[in-house]
Amino acid sequence: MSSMKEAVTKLAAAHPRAQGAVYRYGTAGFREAAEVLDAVFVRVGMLSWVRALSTRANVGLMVTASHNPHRDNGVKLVDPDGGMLSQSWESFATDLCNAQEDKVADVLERICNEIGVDLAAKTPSDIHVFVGWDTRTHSPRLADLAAQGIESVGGAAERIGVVTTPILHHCVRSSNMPEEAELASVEGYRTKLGRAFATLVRTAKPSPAPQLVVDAAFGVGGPCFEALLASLDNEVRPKAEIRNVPTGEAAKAQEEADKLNNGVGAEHVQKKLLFPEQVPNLPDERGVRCCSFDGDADRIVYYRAMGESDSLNLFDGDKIACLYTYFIQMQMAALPDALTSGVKVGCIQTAYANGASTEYITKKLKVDAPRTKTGVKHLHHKAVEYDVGVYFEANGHGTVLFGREFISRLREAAPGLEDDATASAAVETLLALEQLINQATGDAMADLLAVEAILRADSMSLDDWDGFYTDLPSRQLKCQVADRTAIKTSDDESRVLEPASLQDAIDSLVAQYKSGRAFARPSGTEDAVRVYAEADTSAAADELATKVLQAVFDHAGGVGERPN
Ligand SMILES: CC(=O)N[C@H]1[C@@H](OP(=O)(O)O)O[C@H](CO)[C@@H](O)[C@@H]1O
Ligand SMILES: [Mg+2]
Repeated sequence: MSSMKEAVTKLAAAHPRAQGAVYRYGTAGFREAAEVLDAVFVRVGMLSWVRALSTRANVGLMVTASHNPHRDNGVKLVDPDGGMLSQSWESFATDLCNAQEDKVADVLERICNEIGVDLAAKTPSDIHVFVGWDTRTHSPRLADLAAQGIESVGGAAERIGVVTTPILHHCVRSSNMPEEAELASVEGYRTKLGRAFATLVRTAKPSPAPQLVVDAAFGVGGPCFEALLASLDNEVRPKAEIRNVPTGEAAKAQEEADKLNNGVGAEHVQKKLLFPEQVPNLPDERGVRCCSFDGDADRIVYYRAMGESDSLNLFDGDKIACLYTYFIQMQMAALPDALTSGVKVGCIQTAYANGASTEYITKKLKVDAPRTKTGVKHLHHKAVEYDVGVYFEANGHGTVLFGREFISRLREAAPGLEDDATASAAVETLLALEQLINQATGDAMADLLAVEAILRADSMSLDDWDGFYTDLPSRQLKCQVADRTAIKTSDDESRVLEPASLQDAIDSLVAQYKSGRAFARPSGTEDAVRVYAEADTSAAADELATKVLQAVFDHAGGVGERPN
């Protein structure tokens, strides 16, 4: 047996799979209770190095379970372009993680043979796997297991420490681009965002920065955003106060771990339509703009408390997407035809997008709004078909991808536009947006700065932004069933194909509600079936959602108490 094979087998045996566990590659990678993940981490560590070798480039591995409770952890694998692991590799990851301990080396060999990688060949010295982790108490240990997996197959792990998921994506992407390689670090990330943000703010009419309260969900976004804010020039720094930040003190570790994503964070606000703890402090902060990150800071939603009843006025991912699309279209309109001819702008959504947002994008802005399956990997793949591809999930996960060709066109045209101040400013703005908005993945911190910069540049108030359109009332619920994988949906997830009786039930419920729309799909990140419903009033949306949830429970083997 070769020494590498021996090392792999030894490591796999030292960190066996949990008894009875079947690991599934979900919407964003593996995600389970932290204590059953040891085997997954050593194995995905190995696989990440094979991916690096097969692409001859740096890749990344992030330890996080994002918006899940603290008991869970997970892994997100990042490809050389900064995107999520190619879907064609997901089955390799699944096979490797579910292999018997003494078969791990064989499965790895089979994968290597299939893709033409020779693990025994001389190790290239210039590539590595970036490993980052969030603030969960078990994350450093799992990151270490991943690094051991990488090293067991002769690979190099570059530990970048406690970072948000988007910082890790940034490092991977930049490190593989010669012109950006010097920015492939946490400091480089801050430098890049700081520069672009300052450019955008300086082109705006001077106005005092509005008060902003940030809920960091007791996740990794707290310390990372504090550091980013501190690195910005005084002159442009947003007046942001960050709350729900873990202190990092050992004595408070458990207490703060319990608070992670618990009654705080983007998921709580967007799904439950409730304010998080501490944000805003009412009644003093009535009307103040607030935003929430999720646990690994790749999502953001804005909101404020409105009126005497302090109701929640939400600016979700759809509204952020509309703000971006509106602002980009405005810059496009200021460019000479030669620069925009043939340029395609699109705004990609999922079935969770509020119907009113889709109508605003297609009818008001006259921009394409195709829909894909849930999960940013699907949105991302569609967005690259456009020269400017805005994509967002309603939950606040999204970004804007600028095509290389369009950016080169803008860069080349810039010097010749000096006599046309409007066009020149629009080019500068678009180029700065491309630098600020994460080109690899949704990024709460980058999106916060981009939203703030756009609102300032366009002298827009929250009322103006809110007035783009009024959300159709909607409600999201979830329940557990015996086997959620038994539920099969159509490609865009808007219809259940199996069990057929469930879709029949949903159809007949939807027909009873004005402007009704509803669908159910198995979650890829939680052991739950999710239900979404829209109708003409909040009460009707709530009722429709509940009835559809009951239908799921009845037709798909609900467990526990029937929802009512
Ligand atoms: C309705 C919803 O918000 N679903 C989320 C959630 O996926 P599910 O497959 O629905 O659990 O987590 C994903 C990863 O963070 C995110 O991409 C997606 O939008
Ligand atoms: Mg997340």
